[in-house]
Amino acid sequence: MQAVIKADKLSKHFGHFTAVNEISFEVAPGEIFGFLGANGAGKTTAMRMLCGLSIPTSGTATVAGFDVYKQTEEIKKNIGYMSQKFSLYEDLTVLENIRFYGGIYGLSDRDLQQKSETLITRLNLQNEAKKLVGSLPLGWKQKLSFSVAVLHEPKIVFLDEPTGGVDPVTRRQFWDLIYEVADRGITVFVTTHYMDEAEYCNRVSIMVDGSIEALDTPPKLKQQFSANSMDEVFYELARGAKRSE
Ligand SMILES: Nc1ncnc2c1ncn2[C@@H]1O[C@H](COP(=O)(O)OP(=O)(O)OP(=O)(O)O)[C@@H](O)[C@H]1O
Repeated sequence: MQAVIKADKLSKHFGHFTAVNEISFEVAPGEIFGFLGANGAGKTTAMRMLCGLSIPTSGTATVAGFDVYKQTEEIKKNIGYMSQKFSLYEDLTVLENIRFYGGIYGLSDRDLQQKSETLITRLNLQNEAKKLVGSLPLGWKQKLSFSVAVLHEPKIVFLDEPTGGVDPVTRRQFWDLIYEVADRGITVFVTTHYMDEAEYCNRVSIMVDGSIEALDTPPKLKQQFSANSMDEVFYELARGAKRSE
């Protein structure tokens, strides 16, 4: 099957500093691809290049078939992106945020009406629909932010540490949403610091100081590193990192 993300020796330099160093990988349609690395490993920088938000220094990459140098507008139309800083408007209500983003994505009024209802029911936000997003707990904001990022049924959704700062139950609920969109054929590219979440991914890559040091399914990685858990695999690789504090 044709890969939806292809990167070949993709690099990003900031002055003399190499934030991302010749990373190469492919992601298949519908795959949940975990992108791991310690703080400062280069995950966000790599993700921003793949989302068409930052031009690479060298190497090649295509996302949904579009070139990350020349076709950034097409890439943006075909992906969803949930950044560490939410893109939701805190001073708009839940419903207003959904309508606002649906409008940006060019959904018809009918489509938007139907999608807003489905989404609010799915997230159990019936009583919060008319409340300001700023008043919601973090876990709900995360789920809403994710749901909004896939409102236009993109080919790929990029999630940058989507579950930071919430409890394990809330994170598990978030992952139920991830599985639902993956079942619809949307490819999920997700960074996380939580190793239980790494176990939920189909494949996982681990970045150390700008380079991808391992990439495989969680069972195969555990086998490769003679480890009992992804925690151990990660520790084995990341303990040598110079950048993480
Ligand atoms: N615009 C920039 N100018 C200079 N250095 C940068 C810039 N953006 C990122 N860096 C550096 O590149 C390295 C990789 O940063 P990046 O944010 O991609 O890491 P990360 O793996 O996403 O980390 P975190 O988990 O903390 O978000 C860091 O050392 C960071 O300081």
